[in-house]
Amino acid sequence: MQLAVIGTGYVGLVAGVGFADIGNDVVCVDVDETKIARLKRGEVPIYEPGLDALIETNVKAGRLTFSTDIATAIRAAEVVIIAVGTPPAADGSADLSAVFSVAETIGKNLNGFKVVVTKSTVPVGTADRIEERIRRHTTQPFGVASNPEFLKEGAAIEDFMKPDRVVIGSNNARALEVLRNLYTPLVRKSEDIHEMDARSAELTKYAANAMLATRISFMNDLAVLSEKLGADIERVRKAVGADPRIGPKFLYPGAGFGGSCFPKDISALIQIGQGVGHELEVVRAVESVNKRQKRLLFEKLRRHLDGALEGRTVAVWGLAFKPQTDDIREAPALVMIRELLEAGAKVRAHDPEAMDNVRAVLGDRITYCENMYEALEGADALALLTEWQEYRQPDFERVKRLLRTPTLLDGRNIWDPKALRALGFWYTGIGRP
Ligand SMILES: NC(=O)c1ccc[n+]([C@@H]2O[C@H](COP(=O)([O-])OP(=O)(O)OC[C@H]3O[C@@H](n4cnc5c(N)ncnc54)[C@H](O)[C@@H]3O)[C@@H](O)[C@H]2O)c1
Ligand SMILES: O=c1ccn([C@@H]2O[C@H](COP(=O)(O)OP(=O)(O)O[C@H]3O[C@H](CO)[C@@H](O)[C@H](O)[C@H]3O)[C@@H](O)[C@H]2O)c(=O)[nH]1
Repeated sequence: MQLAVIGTGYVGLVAGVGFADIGNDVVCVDVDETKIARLKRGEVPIYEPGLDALIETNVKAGRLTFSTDIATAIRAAEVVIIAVGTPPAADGSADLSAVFSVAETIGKNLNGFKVVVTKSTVPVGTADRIEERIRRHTTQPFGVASNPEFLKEGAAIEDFMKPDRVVIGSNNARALEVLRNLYTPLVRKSEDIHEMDARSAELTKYAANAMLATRISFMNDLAVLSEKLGADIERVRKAVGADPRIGPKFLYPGAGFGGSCFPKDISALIQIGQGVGHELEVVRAVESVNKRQKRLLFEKLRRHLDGALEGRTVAVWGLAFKPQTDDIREAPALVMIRELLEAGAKVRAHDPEAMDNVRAVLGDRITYCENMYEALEGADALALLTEWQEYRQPDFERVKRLLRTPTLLDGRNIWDPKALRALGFWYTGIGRP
């Protein structure tokens, strides 16, 4: 099939190369000329494991190209996939200006039946509004569909190429058929493709993210309780997750959830509810617990130092919102670092992939260390915010020698409290005695 993917970010690039890899002809389009120029030179603008090799293979095979010419890409395509950003507006709702601008361009360039698919995360009812925008400019036939994306950053290719389920929502039978054909090579069985109306598909995306975020905030709330009661949340987590009705995934307490999706989609869902006069009370609590959780490590450190943070130095390991990505959107580390700077502390930071992105936001307000141990030199404490593999088993004797005071804040519960205390560290994690 001939596809145009509009928006070449985390989702558009992964979807574009994924569809190319199963034999489609794909043009990935973006308004960002620098990004497209880099992709044309063979550079990959984001860090996502396996993405560069897959792009190279498909470009070489002639199935994947990059362009800034949206109109030409639309005219050549049978299926146009909208994968532009839908960032939060000031009131927390999703900003749909990029989606609608693409819809208008599609309307102006329709030259025969096409399926217009929204992969971006958009509020319920957006498919109807896209249809209306396209119709303003054309009498040509087209079908609009919602096809939310469920990939996780860091595992994006695996998630896209082997999805647990695919959701396609449309009121147009021809559009549903085209999308069923497009996705059939990627699913194990036909029931993995869930066909529905567009509104249900749009809501499914928010429901899935809100459910996952609810599990995390619930566990983070219980972690605070656990610590006050002298219980160990890690034991509770494992035992609770052993119930097959609950399952073990997304129960890990930590320094709060970040990323470009959960925080933004939760506030958008609250707005969607309010728009129709329904207060989503559970989702509100998920959001407020997460805001509190992102400040938890900072508060613990402040208490430990009796409020004396001025002039102290804190080492931070992990800046990305999760391992295996360079994405720092809504990262808990940024919340902690900003609190530390405001309190007059200095920060020495390390991350295997995300330091350039942090430098673009914080400039020289913190010290960036190419080596994880270098970050510890002369620091009063080490805070771990992202559980990159290389932080799991550091040389703690060396850590102790380098730190001015042996203080550890484990924001992902990856270290052994008993062993570290035996080594002479002051250790605190999330919800552990
Ligand atoms: N990142 C994820 O893990 C993920 C997963 C599932 C769904 N989503 C959703 O997918 C959408 C895209 O997310 P992302 O993380 O890929 O965003 P991103 O910011 O990485 O990429 C969006 C791209 O769209 C481009 N763009 C903006 N306006 C455009 C226009 N008018 N025409 C062409 N290109 C334009 C931008 O230049 C950018 O390259 C969002 O709605 C997001 O909520 C993201
Ligand atoms: O048990 C857990 C699991 C995750 N997290 C945190 O939650 C955030 C999000 O993690 P994850 O879901 O793995 O990454 P994303 O790439 O943001 O993926 C989510 O958001 C995407 C965009 O909507 C969806 O497509 C995915 O299905 C959904 O998992 C990160 O800060 C994690 O550290 C926890 O604190 N505890």
